[in-house]
Amino acid sequence: MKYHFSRDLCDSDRAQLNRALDFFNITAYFKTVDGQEELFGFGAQQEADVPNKLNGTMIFGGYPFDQQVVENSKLMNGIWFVPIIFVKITQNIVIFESDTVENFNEWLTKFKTIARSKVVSHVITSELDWTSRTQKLINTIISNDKLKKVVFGRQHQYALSDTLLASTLVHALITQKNTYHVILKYQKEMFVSATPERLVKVTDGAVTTAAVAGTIRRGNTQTEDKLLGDMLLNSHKNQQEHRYVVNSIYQKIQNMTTSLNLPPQPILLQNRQLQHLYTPISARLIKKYTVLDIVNALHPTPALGGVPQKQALDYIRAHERSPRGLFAAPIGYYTSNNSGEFVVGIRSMYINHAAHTATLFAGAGIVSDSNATQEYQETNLKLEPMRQLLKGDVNDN
Ligand SMILES: C=C(O[C@H]1C=CC=C(C(=O)O)[C@@H]1O)C(=O)O
Repeated sequence: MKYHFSRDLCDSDRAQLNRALDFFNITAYFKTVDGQEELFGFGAQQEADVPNKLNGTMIFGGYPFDQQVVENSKLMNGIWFVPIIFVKITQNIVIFESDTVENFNEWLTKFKTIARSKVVSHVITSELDWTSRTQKLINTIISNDKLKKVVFGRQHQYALSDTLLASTLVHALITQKNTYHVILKYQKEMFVSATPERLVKVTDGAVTTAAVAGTIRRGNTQTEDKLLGDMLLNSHKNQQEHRYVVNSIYQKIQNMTTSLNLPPQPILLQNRQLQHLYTPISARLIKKYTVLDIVNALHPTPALGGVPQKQALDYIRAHERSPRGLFAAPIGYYTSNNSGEFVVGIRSMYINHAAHTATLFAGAGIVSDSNATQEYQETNLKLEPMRQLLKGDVNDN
């Protein structure tokens, strides 16, 4: 971009940058799981429904989960844009780039006021029959010798009393530790995620991805937490669910990479409500491939779709109540020098301010020895991060 500027981060910068997210029609916010990088995209100098129509040094966006169309939505069917202003915070430095805005400090002063939206919500639809439909799925997997795993999703919709500001949500996301914080906003639509799951990161040819699948709740005490973690590590059902993901990632990227490194056993990945089985995977990208080639090859992993992929996706399309849109889909950014990072949009919600609704999403990996009631409870916990955001729960614990 034409104008570059960087300086030490000031105390007020974050609040002002968050507030600037409210003022543009198209924005993106992406905070890495370790909190080391925060990226902001403000306004679109180019936008498209697919990334290959765009040309820019920095591109934000998301693909939809599959070809199913979400009615009355632009955002949920995939949106990509080259920002007018790109800002990155890393190691207490703020970096600014733009083709049209010359003076960062002057620009930032426009976003002085702190506004907090307090929005009241109540449930309008929830899938009360999800457990019985999941039992049917378990029976199908048992009796079908092809279908092994399906990640079965549910949607839970709230009516909103008012507009939820992106700045309020970014602030509230602070409570969701050890997760990425992602917001994509398009006009009156917003997609928000506190996902623990990176799909892929590429920097200087180094590829890092991970299998995240197999879940148990956090304990109320340290002892209980450790006990639950050990139960998860020793659970045959969860190990099986996890192994499908590891094997699939391996198969999907082995021809696009070299030096593929895959630990033999998963470890635990813990966030506020849940612990998961987690296998970090690294490799070197073969030069002719791009970040998006890897994204397209990996998506959907069996942590979001299932095994075998085609049969699982057919099942999801036929039996989930509504199309997923950006739920469980790749969202992130990439640059013209073939770096980038994509996460999967889980622990997420879709806000439609034209309809005054927020739709929360959760899914669970169903295999032959799943228990439908336990999976329902697991999805309740997976809805919890976004429920807390809706409640305006910003207590740091
Ligand atoms: C589909 C979701 O989680 C996936 C990612 C991690 C663990 C999962 C599981 O244990 O079922 C799911 O595969 C969700 O959170 O909505």
